[in-house]
Amino acid sequence: MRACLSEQMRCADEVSIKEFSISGIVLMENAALGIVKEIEKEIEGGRLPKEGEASLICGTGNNGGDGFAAARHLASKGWRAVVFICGDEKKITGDALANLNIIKKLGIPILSMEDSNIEALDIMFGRSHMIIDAMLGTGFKGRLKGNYETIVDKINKQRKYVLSIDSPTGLNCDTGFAEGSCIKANKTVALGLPKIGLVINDGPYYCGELAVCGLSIPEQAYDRVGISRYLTDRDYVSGCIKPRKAHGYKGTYGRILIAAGSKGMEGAGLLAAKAALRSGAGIVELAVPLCSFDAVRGVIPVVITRGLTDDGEGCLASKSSGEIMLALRNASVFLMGPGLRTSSQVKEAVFDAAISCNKPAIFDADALNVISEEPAILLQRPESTIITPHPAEMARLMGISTGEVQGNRLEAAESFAKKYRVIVVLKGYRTIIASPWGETRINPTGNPGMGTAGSGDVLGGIIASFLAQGMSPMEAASCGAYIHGAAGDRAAEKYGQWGMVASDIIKYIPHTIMDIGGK
Ligand SMILES: NC(=O)C1=CN([C@@H]2O[C@H](COP(=O)(O)OP(=O)(O)OC[C@H]3O[C@@H](n4cnc5c(N)ncnc54)[C@H](OP(=O)(O)O)[C@@H]3O)[C@@H](O)[C@H]2O)[C@@H](O)CC1
Ligand SMILES: Nc1ncnc2c1ncn2[C@@H]1O[C@H](COP(=O)(O)OP(=O)(O)O)[C@@H](O)[C@H]1O
Ligand SMILES: [K+]
Repeated sequence: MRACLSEQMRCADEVSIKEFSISGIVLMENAALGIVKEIEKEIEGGRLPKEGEASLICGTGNNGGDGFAAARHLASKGWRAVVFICGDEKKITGDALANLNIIKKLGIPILSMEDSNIEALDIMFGRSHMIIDAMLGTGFKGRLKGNYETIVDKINKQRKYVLSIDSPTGLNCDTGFAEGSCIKANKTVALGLPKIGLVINDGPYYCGELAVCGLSIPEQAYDRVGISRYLTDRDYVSGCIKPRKAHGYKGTYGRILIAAGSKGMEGAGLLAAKAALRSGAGIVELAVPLCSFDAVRGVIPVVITRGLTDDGEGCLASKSSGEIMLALRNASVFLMGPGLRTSSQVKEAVFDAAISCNKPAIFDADALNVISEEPAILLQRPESTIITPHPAEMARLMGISTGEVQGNRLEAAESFAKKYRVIVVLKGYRTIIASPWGETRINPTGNPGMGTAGSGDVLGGIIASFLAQGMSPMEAASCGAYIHGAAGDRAAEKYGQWGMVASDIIKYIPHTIMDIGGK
C-alpha cells in the first residue's frame, strides 16, 4: 500500500477533483461513510456500544468537514451526535460549510468551543461513549495554537474511545513527531492514503489502530503525483513468495556464501546461515577465519563450512579475499559482515570482496563499519548491493550522529541509497528500505523484543535467502524485513519481548512463511 506526504495527498485530491471529476463533496461523503464503517467494526468487536453519545470535535478546515458529514451518518444510525466547533465558524467554507449547513438543518446540536465553554468540556466529554477528533488533518502545521492544546489535553485525560479522522490532531503527519500535545487515538482512519507520519516514528503510538479509507481516489491519481513510498503489507509479501517449482532442486533455490565471524564471534554467521536455510535457501556455505573454524564446523549439520586465512589475532587476513573469490564462483549470493570485527586486514578483505564480487551482495554489521571509512567503494560494486545498517552504523556511514539519523530516518536512508546506488535497509522500529531509484518501503512488523543480540544477523540471512531464490533485491530486502519482523512478533507471543532471543525468531520463520502463503 502506498504512503504519502500531506502535500502529495493534497495534489492527489486535486487531480481526482480536476482531472477525474470526482468532486470534493463526493470525497468528503466517502470519507464520512468510511469513518462510520470503521466505527461499525468497533461495535462488532465489542469495543463500542451499538448506540450512545458521540462528541465530534471539528476544526474549521476540511478535516472538520469530514466530522460534520460523519455526524450526520452517525445520527442516522441512532447515535446522539454532538458537534463542537473549534475556532472561528466564519472561516468554514466550501464542502465543509455545505456539510455544516446540512447538520444545522437536521437539528444536530452544535456548540462553539468558545473559551467560556472549555471548562464545561470535561462534563460533556465525560458523558460521551466516543470522541471523534476531526480538528486538524493534513492542514496542520507546526505546533498547536489557540485553545487546541487545552482541548487535546482534555480529550486525552478522559480515557474515552477516541477515533481520529485522517490524523491524530497534533501529530505532524509528514514526520511522525508531535512537537506538543497530541491526540492519543484508539483508531485513526486515514483518508486516501496513510500519510507517512502515521506509520513512522511516534505516529503509530498516537494513531492506535490504523485503518485506511480509499475515498475512491483512482490509482492513476497517485501515479500522476508520483507517489513511490509504500507500507509493505501482507499482499505484497505473499505476491513475492512464489510456489516452489515441482521439478526444483537445491540448486534452483540458490547457493549463499556467508563470510562472517572472528574468534569469539562465531554465533553471528551461524545465526545468519540457519535463518537463510529456514527461509528456503538451497545451499548455504559459511566461511569463517580458520581460528574460528572448529567452533562452527558441524554445529548446523546442513551448513557447509570453510576456513579462511586468519591474521593470527582472531580475524580475517587481508589475503582471505582471494579465497572468498574462489568460493564465490559457485555462489549465487554473497553475505558479508556479521561478527568480522574491524581490523585493517578485515577492511582490506571487505574492500577487495566488494569490488571483485560480481554476485548480488549484502553487507552488514562490521563490513559496514569498515566501509564507512570510504563509502564510495560501494560505487565500484559490479552487481546489486543491499546494506543493512542499524541506526549507529547508518550514522557512521553518513558521518553524522545517530540522533540525526533517527530524527529523519527516511531522508537518511533515501539519500544514501541514491548517492551510493545501493538498497539501504535502515533497521530499527519501522525499518526503512530505500532504493536508488526512489522506491521506498516502510516495514510494519517487529517489536522491541527484537532488540536482542544476533537479531540483525537473522535478518541478513533471510534477505540473502530470498535473493538467492530469485526475488529482486528490493523484494528480497522488503520481504526479508517483513518476515523477520513477523517471525519476531510470533516469538514475542510465545516467549515475551523480555525473554525472546534471536534464535527464537529463526524458529518462527517457517510458520510465518507458511501463513503468508508459502507452502
Ligand atoms: N478535497 C479534499 O482536499 C479532501 C480533504 N479531506 C480532509 O481534509 C483535510 C485537509 O483539510 P484542510 O486542507 O482544510 O486542512 P485541515 O487539516 O482541516 O486544517 C486546516 C485548519 O488547520 C488550522 N491550523 C493549521 N495549523 C494549525 C496549528 N498549528 N494550530 C491550530 N490550527 C492550525 C488552519 O487554521 P489557520 O492556520 O488557517 O488559522 C485551518 O483552519 C484532510 O486531512 C482530510 O481530513 C477529505 O475530506 C477528503 C477530501
Ligand atoms: N523496537 C523494534 N521494533 C521492530 N524491530 C526492531 C526493534 N528493535 C530492533 N528491531 C529489529 O531487530 C534487528 C536488530 O538488528 P541489529 O541491531 O543489527 O542487531 P545485532 O547486531 O545484535 O544482530 C533489526 O532487524 C531491527 O529492525
Ligand atoms: K484529526
